[in-house]
Amino acid sequence: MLKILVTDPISEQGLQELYSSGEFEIIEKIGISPADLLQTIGDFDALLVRSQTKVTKEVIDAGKRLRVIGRAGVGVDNIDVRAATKAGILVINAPDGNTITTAEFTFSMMLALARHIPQAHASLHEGKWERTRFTGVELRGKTLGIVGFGRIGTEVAKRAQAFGMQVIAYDPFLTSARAEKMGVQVATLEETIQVADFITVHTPLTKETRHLISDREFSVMKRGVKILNCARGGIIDEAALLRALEEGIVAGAALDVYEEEPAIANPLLSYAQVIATPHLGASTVEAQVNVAVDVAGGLVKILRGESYPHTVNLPALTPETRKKVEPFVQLGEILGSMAAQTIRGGVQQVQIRYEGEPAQQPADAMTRSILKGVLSHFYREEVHLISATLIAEEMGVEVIETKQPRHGTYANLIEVRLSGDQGTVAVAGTVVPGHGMRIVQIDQYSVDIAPSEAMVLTWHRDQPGVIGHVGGILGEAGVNIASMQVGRQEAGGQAIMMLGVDREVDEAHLKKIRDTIGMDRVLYVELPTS
Ligand SMILES: NC(=O)c1ccc[n+]([C@@H]2O[C@H](COP(=O)([O-])OP(=O)(O)OC[C@H]3O[C@@H](n4cnc5c(N)ncnc54)[C@H](O)[C@@H]3O)[C@@H](O)[C@H]2O)c1
Ligand SMILES: O=C(O)CC[C@@H](O)C(=O)O
Repeated sequence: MLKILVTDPISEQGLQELYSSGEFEIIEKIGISPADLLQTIGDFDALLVRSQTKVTKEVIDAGKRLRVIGRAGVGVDNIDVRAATKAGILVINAPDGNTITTAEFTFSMMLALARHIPQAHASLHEGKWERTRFTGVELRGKTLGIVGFGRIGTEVAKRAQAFGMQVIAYDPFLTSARAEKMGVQVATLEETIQVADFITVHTPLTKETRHLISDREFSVMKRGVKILNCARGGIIDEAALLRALEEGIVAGAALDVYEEEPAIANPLLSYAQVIATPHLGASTVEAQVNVAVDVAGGLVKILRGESYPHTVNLPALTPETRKKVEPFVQLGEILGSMAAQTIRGGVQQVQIRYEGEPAQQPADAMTRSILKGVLSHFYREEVHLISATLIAEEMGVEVIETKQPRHGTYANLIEVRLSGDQGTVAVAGTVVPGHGMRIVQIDQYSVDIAPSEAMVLTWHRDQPGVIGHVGGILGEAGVNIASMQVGRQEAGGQAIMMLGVDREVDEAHLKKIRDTIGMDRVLYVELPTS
C-alpha cells in the first residue's frame, strides 16, 4: 500500500479525501523535527505539508520512495523545488483556495491601519481611555495603490471600490482593457506610489520584486502614506521602511510577512505605527479547508497516475522525444529569457516561430521552455516546464506558435517575439551540430554569438571608439570579455553589441557604459545556460 506522510496541520476535510479513498496508509506526524523527518521520509511515497515543514534537499535526498509532495497553499518557498525536480519528484500546490481569505485579511489590516485599532485595543487593555490619540481617517475618497494585480490584488481592488476608494494599479501584465473593465486606473510603479494614500503589495517574491519598494520609492510617496505587505517578506525593503517611518514619510505600516520568519526580533515591531501579524493571511477555516481538499485530491490523483492541474515542476517527456527536442528546449529557454530581459514593460503576447528541424518535433516541451524563460522574469514563484503554459494562461498571455519548413540560412531556427504595452522584441537562435547554440538575431540586427551565462548588451550609434571604450570600462571593472559580436544595419547607423562576460558587471560600471557618447541603452542579462 502506498504511504502518505502528513507533517503540518491540515484541515480534517482534506485528510478525509485521503482516508476515504481507502487506497493509502496515512501517517500523521504533525510538527515532526527536521532530524526525525530525515529518519522517517524514506518509507513514504507522498508528503503533505503546509508552510511549517521545510522540505530541504536533504529531506528530498532521503526520500528514496518519494513520488509527490503536496503543499496545502500557494507558495512553495518551504520546498526545494529544484531538488525535487532533479529527483523526479512532482510538487503540487493549491493556488486558488486562499485568495479571498488573503484579500479579506489585507482589507482588515487596511481598516485597522486607518483607525489604529490594534494600538487602541492595547491602550485600553493597559487601563487607559485615550479617545483623541487614536483619531483615524476614512477610506472613502482615498486612493489605494495596488502593486501586483493578480488573484489577490484583484480581490482587494473590488473591496476597496465598495468602500468608495479610487484604485490605481501597477502590474506588467495588467492590460488597459482589463483595468477599464475593473474600473481601475493602470499606471507605472512610480505613478502608482506617488498618488496613493494607501499602498498594498501583492506580487510574488522574485529577483525582480525583492526590495521593489525601497528608499527611492519611499522618497516619491506622499508624506503620511500608509503601506501594507500581506504577500511575501522582502518585497518591501524593511531597512528602507524603518528609515521612511523615522522620516515621517510613512505614517503607518501593516505587515503580515517578513524578510525573516519567524520575525520575533524584527526592529519594525518596536514602532507604534507598525501593526503586525505572524503570517496569518491564509489562516481561515474556509481557506484551510479549500487548500487541503484541493491538494489532498491532487495527491490521490497523482498516486493513481491521473493528472492534476496545479503541478509546480517536472517536464513530462518520453526519453525518445526528450533526446530529439532537448537541444531546442535548452535554446528556447535562453531565447525566452533574453527576450524577457530585453523588452521594455510587460508581455501580453508570445509569438514563437519554429523553422526546420524543431518544426518537425512536437512543440509542447519547447514552447513550455520558452515560456519558462519569459515568465521567470515576471511570475511570483519559480516557473517550471510543467506549469509554464498554465501560468501563461492565468496571466492572460497569448501564445502563438507557427511552424515552417526550412527555407532560410539555418537548418533549424527558433524565433521568439514578445509584444507588450511598451513595444516588441524578437530574438532568434539556432543549434549548430558540434558547435552548440548561437543567437543569430535581435530585432533587426543579424548577429552570431554563443549565449553565455552573463552578457552585456548595448544599443548605440556605430562610430569609432565605442567598442574600445566599453572594453576599457569592463577592464577597469575587472570583468573579462569572453566573446563579442556587433550587429549593424549600415555604417554610422544604429548598432547592437553583445558581449559574453565572465562575471556580473556592477551597476556603477554599467552606468559608466551608459554615459558613453552615442550610447542609447545598456543591459546586463543573465541567461540560464547550465
Ligand atoms: N500572507 C499570506 O498568508 C499569503 C496567502 C496567500 C498568498 N500570499 C502571497 O500573495 C502574493 C500574491 O498571490 P496571488 O495568488 O495574488 O498571486 P498571482 O500570481 O495571482 O498574482 C501576482 C501578480 O504579481 C504580478 N507581478 C509579478 N511581477 C511583478 C512586478 N515586478 N511588479 C508588479 N507586479 C508584478 C504578476 O503579474 C501577477 O499578476 C504571493 O506572493 C503569494 O505568495 C500570501
Ligand atoms: O498559512 C500558510 O500555510 C501560508 C499560506 C500562504 O503564504 C501561501 O503561500 O499560500
